[in-house]
Amino acid sequence: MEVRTSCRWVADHASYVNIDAKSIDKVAEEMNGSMPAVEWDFERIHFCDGGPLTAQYMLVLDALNFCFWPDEELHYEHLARGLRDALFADSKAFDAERLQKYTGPELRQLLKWPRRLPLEDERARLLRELGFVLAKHFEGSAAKLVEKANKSAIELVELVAGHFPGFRDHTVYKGKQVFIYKRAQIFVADLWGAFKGKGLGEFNDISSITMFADYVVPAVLRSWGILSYSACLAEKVDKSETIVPGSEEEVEIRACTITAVESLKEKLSKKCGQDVTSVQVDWWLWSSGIQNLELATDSADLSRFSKLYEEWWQSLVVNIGLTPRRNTVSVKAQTKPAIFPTGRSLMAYNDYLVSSFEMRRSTCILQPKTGKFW
Ligand SMILES: Nc1nc2c(c(CN[C@H]3C=C[C@H](O)[C@@H]3O)cn2[C@@H]2O[C@H](COP(=O)(O)O)[C@@H](O)[C@H]2O)c(=O)[nH]1
Repeated sequence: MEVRTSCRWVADHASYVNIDAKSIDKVAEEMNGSMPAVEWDFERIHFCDGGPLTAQYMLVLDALNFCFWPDEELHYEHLARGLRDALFADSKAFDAERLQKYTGPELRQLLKWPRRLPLEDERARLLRELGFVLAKHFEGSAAKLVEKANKSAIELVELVAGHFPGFRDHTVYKGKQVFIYKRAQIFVADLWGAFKGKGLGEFNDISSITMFADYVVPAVLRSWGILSYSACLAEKVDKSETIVPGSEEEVEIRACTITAVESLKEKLSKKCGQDVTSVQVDWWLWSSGIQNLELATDSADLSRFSKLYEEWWQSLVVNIGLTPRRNTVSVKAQTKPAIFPTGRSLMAYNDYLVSSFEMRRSTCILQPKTGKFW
């Protein structure tokens, strides 16, 4: 696909970002032939009724799935949950006619966010565009759009990028067109996850899409030594300075992340003895990133890492009243977490392996070791 090849080209010509093949080998080696299979919606925050409204929700969600900063309290989960609750309250909230009318303040109100959203007016504009195009070409229905792709992930990415300018995530780098398509691809993966690969989520070529070039996964890869930045770029990132959209630095970070995940996926497939998809690797990296970013970015400082980890672990143990969810069990006894030098962590609890945890809320999700891991 064009995303994979054009990003490879950027990685080969990059000036600010480097991919370290040895670190990729090391991470694949440490996974020891198994890798946590992160479940879609592991946080239980999405709307999912198994029907066309879920496709409508996903398209709205992914139209807005970007830039949750500089508001330090706003995260992806607020968007996913806010839109879900809005649908619970009014199942017609995402009808194409309604989408065409949203203003920034109305979107904020819909999400029950107490202050202005980042890029609020642009977000509302994207919603209106979504409603207009859906009404004009797809009888107002995201499900109809999905059906037009004939169970092809690539076809759906192309349909989405072709019809909705707001999803057209491509740019020009050193005179060459580069395709990233983060949100168009995430939409496909979300459908695949929500419908468990069936019905509106059935795609015969799901392995064709790449990871979704956001700002969480590169931070994880950098903390593991897979990505490294030139001194000037490293300084900007470390000082949280804005990297200009479309700049060589930004394109290199995104394209090198995609290319590095492709290499990691290939290594993991060999080690695991079966095909690993970029979506699986993405969900694994992204979930470790959002749950562990503070640790991950500081993983060079192992002692600080261990201390933070220990504090988190203690708070988890103290906080035994975990909300019971599917695949979630209370922690009654503890097993010390294994800390890998790369900053990743896996913990075992009897026959369960902690596949994901949420530092902010001191909760964790435990999945049976058998069947869910490979
Ligand atoms: N690579 C990648 N990036 C992803 C997601 C998702 C959510 N996907 C859902 C689907 C399956 C899972 O169960 C997830 O719940 C969001 N993002 C990006 O992260 C950033 C948000 O960060 P913070 O500001 O800390 O909330 C922002 O750029 C957002 O666009 C993903 O899956 N992969």
